[in-house]
Parts: sequence; C-alpha cells; structure tokens
Amino acid sequence: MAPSKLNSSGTSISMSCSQAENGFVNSFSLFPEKAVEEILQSPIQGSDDHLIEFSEALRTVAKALRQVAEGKASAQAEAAEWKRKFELERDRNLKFEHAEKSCFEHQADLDDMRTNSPAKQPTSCNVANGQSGKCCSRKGICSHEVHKEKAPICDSKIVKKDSIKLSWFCKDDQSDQYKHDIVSFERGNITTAQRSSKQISLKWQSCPQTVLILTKPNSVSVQILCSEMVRWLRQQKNLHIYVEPRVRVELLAESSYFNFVETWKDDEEVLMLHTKVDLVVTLGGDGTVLWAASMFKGPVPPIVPFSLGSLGFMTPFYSEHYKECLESILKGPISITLRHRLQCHVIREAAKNEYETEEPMLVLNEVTIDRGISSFLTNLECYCDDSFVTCVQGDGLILSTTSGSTAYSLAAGGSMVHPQVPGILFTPICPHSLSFRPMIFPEHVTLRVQVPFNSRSPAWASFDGKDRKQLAPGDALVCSMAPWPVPTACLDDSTNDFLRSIHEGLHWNLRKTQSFDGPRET
Ligand SMILES: NC(=O)c1ccc[n+]([C@@H]2O[C@H](COP(=O)([O-])OP(=O)(O)OC[C@H]3O[C@@H](n4cnc5c(N)ncnc54)[C@H](O)[C@@H]3O)[C@@H](O)[C@H]2O)c1
Ligand SMILES: Nc1ncnc2c1ncn2[C@@H]1O[C@H](COP(=O)(O)OP(=O)(O)OP(=O)(O)O)[C@@H](O)[C@H]1O
Repeated sequence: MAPSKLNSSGTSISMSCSQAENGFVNSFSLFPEKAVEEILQSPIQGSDDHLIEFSEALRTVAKALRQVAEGKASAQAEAAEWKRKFELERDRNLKFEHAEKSCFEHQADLDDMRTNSPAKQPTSCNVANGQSGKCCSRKGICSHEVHKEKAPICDSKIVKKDSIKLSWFCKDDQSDQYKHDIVSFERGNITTAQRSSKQISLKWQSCPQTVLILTKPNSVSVQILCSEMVRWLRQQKNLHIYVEPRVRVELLAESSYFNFVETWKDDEEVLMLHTKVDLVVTLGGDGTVLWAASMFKGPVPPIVPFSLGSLGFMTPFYSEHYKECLESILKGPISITLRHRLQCHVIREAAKNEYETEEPMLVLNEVTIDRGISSFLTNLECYCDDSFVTCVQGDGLILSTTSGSTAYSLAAGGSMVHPQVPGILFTPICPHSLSFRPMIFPEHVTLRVQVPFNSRSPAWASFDGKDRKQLAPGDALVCSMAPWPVPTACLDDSTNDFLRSIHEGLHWNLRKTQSFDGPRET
C-alpha cells in the first residue's frame, strides 16, 4: 500500500475521492468534507500511481457502503412487510375469536332452552369477578367446539358425552366461600374463567361412560396391561371403550371377545373424538401423554397417565394399582393439572401477497427452531408482539410451555417452572454469546421467530420433538398460548406431583446432608 498523504494540518489521511464519484461520503461521514477538500486542493507531491491507488481504494469502500445502505433499506422494507402480515394475522385471529364466541353463546342458549335440569345447564363461571353469564371471558382458557363446522358422526352405538364440573379448591379451605364452578364440559368444551395457578378439582356430573385407551407401541407389558384393563372396564364398569386401530387389531388377534371395542377409520373421526370420549387413559411414558394431547386439536378430555415408560415425568399413576386408581377417578372428584399448550403457525415467505398460513400446530412441551442437519450457526430474529427481542445466533431456540420446562428447555439451561404457571419460556440452544440468558414471557404475548433473508441456511421447526418443518430464509414461526389446555389427572395434587417428579425422576438437588459434628458458629 502506498504511504499515507499528509494534509495541510498534518493529519494522516489514507484515502481520498471526489464526493460525486461515490455519492456516499456525506451520508456516512467517514471523511469530513473539509478534510476531503483540503486533500483535493493541496499540492500533490506523490506520484500519479499513488493517486490512482487511493481512488481505487476509495471506490471499493464506497461500493461496500452502498451495499450496506441497500441492505438496510431492504431490511426496513422487509420489516414493514412482516409487520403488515403480523397485523393481518392478529386481526384475523380476533375475528375468529369473536365468531367462535358468538357461536358458542348461541349454542349455549339453545341448550338452555332445551334442558330444564339444573345439572345440565352451562355453568356460569365468572362468579369471582362479579360477572355472570356464559364463560369465554377474554382472559380465560376457553376450549370450544372447534370442529363445529363438521357434522357429528351419526352412530347409534355412540353414547352422549358426559359433562363434568371443574372447581377451584384450596387446601385447608373449610368454607365453600372461594369454591365456584369454573368449567363446563358440555359438548366436549372446557372453559375456565381465568388461567389458574390454584389447584383445580374435577367432579363428574354423572358417571363417565366412554374411555379412550392410548398405548405406547411395541411394548409387550403395555399390550398385556391394555387387554386386562379393557376387560376390567367392560366387565366391572360397563364402559364403552375406544382404542387406536392398531390396538384393536392386536386385541382381536388375542381374542374375539374384544369385538365390542370401538375405534375410528380416518382423521375426520379423530377430530370428533372429543365429543364422544369422557376420559383418556395413557399407558406408556411422557411421549404417550404428548401423543394423546396431539390427537386433540381442540378441547381435550381429562387424561389419566399410567407410568409404563422410563422417566414418566407427567405419568404419576402406577400401573400395578390401576383398578384402585380408575375406581377413584371414575368416582371423582379428581385433582387435575390444567397444562397450557402453545399454538404455532408457520408463515411462509411465499404467502406474502395472498395471506395464508399452514395448519396451526399445538404443542404441550415446546416448539424448537434449530439448525437441523446444517453445520452453520442458526440466525433467528425474535419479536415479542411488535417489539424486537433479540437475534439468536447458536444452535437454535426453544419456545416452551411450563409443562415442557422440565424437558428439552431444562437440558438447554432453562429454569424448571411449575406446570400451572402460565407463561412461555424462551430458551436458546447453545447460543454463541457470553450473555444470553433464558427468559420467560407472560401468557398473553405473541412471539415471532423469523429466519432472516441473509441467513446462510434454512432453520427447522419441530413440535414436541416431532413433525419437522423447514423454515427457509424469509419464513417465520408465530407462537402464542393456545386456548385449549390439557387436563391431566393428579395422583395427589399439582404441586406434590410436580415435586415428586423432579425429586424421583430428575434427582433434583440431591446432595449428601452435612454432618452435625464439625466447626460451628460461636
Ligand atoms: N436434549 C434433550 O433433553 C432433548 C432433546 C430432544 C427432545 N427432547 C424432549 O423430548 C420430548 C419428546 O418426548 P418423547 O418421549 O416423544 O421423545 P423421547 O422418546 O426422545 O424422550 C425424551 C425424554 O424426555 C422426557 N420428557 C418428555 N416430556 C417431558 C416433560 N414434560 N418433562 C420431563 N421430561 C420429559 C421423556 O420422559 C424422555 O425421557 C420433546 O418434547 C423434548 O422436550 C429433549
Ligand atoms: N399411541 C402411540 N402411537 C404412536 N406413537 C406413540 C404412541 N404413544 C407413544 N408413541 C411414541 O413412542 C415413543 C415412546 O413413547 P414413550 O415416551 O411413552 O415411552 P418411553 O420412551 O418408554 O417413556 P419415557 O418417555 O418415560 O422415557 C414416543 O416417541 C412417542 O411419541
């Protein structure tokens, strides 16, 4: 490189060029105007070669600056476009919520007119807030009949779905003062007045009639228990039993006795299961609970998870005692954990003009956006409502429910959170930064994770560890709290079950107790 030139004031200036040539000198203030003029006016002492070299260098710098400016302008345009899309989606969701609410109220009114039995009337759920009327308070968990546009399957064998009541209960609360009904389970809906961190108790209005049993595949012990349980529920409790098509085949291979067991033919029928099933029993591990939740895209009946897996964080019931457990569940009341789910939409860049999203995915644990098989660093821009949160540069990001806080999020350094706490955990996976700590957002926010256009590779989203979807540069994932929680039965209560799991399953804070003898404060 040629030696630097000295201007009249003796300042070392390494480059020079006319403003008209690059057009960016002023806007980026790299070269004060005065200094440039001085160079141009000062007598040139060096050779012409040097001048040519300097102007080449300046041209290169000008080009780079122009590219930066263009990139910035295009990013701003892109951000404006995404904001527009985002607002469109928000409006659409609001309209959807509004339509669903009116439809639900209309349906409830019709039901009110049809029945005179007090037990069958939809429960007025907002008593604590001094409000009366139907459920669906804006802040509440409201699980409506989402598949109402589809006609119920007419099958004479199918019995009417039972109704349940959920109520708060506080330990040591002798009076009924704070107890009130918060949930109606008529027509398969679960509706609560507000998301609650208090213990919730479920009471059957009348005995449940239909049980769905879901089992972990390829396990002999699960298969044996399943056929035993089906026999017992049929012979002792006279219940209708649903199982997956695979399980019905297995049962019939064992004996033609199981002919009464019902199943479904296609996905359409699966979508209507919540209108037929009073109770879901899972035989397996946590994966089977996730599987059960994923079968219900809208309201979820109460789930009783029996532990036949290795860890069983969400499966408190012992399979050896299944008869006693089911006796007590069928009798009620049952303590339940109302587990929140996240609703995720993938928004494709290609959907820019005609606004469209893919089918929403519901997750009980988490949605993960990671680098998949790519060896490049993931680059993810994250927004909370309209505000920029951060750019994740690392292996990826986990957006987790509080139930999922003890799963992948925990492995990535996230905090363990009681499952009844409403919130969304924001946990980076191996961030390449010394200062990136996990965060927890409140339940009401909408998070958006976008793969920027300048990303070196696509990202991959997976939902409760399944259904991987590629996110190309420009694609985004939008995530918010789902309106349909997953009620899981507790062995004891929410808190005791959670603490038992972290102690027995994860051996949390296991340490030898300090001995009594030794030095002490005087
Ligand atoms: N590094 C990790 O820890 C890691 C990596 C990938 C996936 N996962 C988790 O696996 C889940 C899928 O579970 P699976 O059983 O279908 O897959 P799997 O068979 O691979 O099991 C994953 C393990 O996570 C446990 N687990 C699942 N949900 C849990 C929860 N809420 N709390 C505590 N432990 C839980 C399961 O008991 C099992 O031991 C994903 O949702 C994700 O959270 C964890
Ligand atoms: N009914 C089902 N149909 C298809 N796949 C299922 C079903 N139930 C569970 N699975 C899948 O089988 C896998 C293992 O199930 P699960 O996690 O229940 O057993 P596990 O691994 O033995 O137990 P744990 O999770 O406690 O270690 C999971 O990936 C889960 O998604």
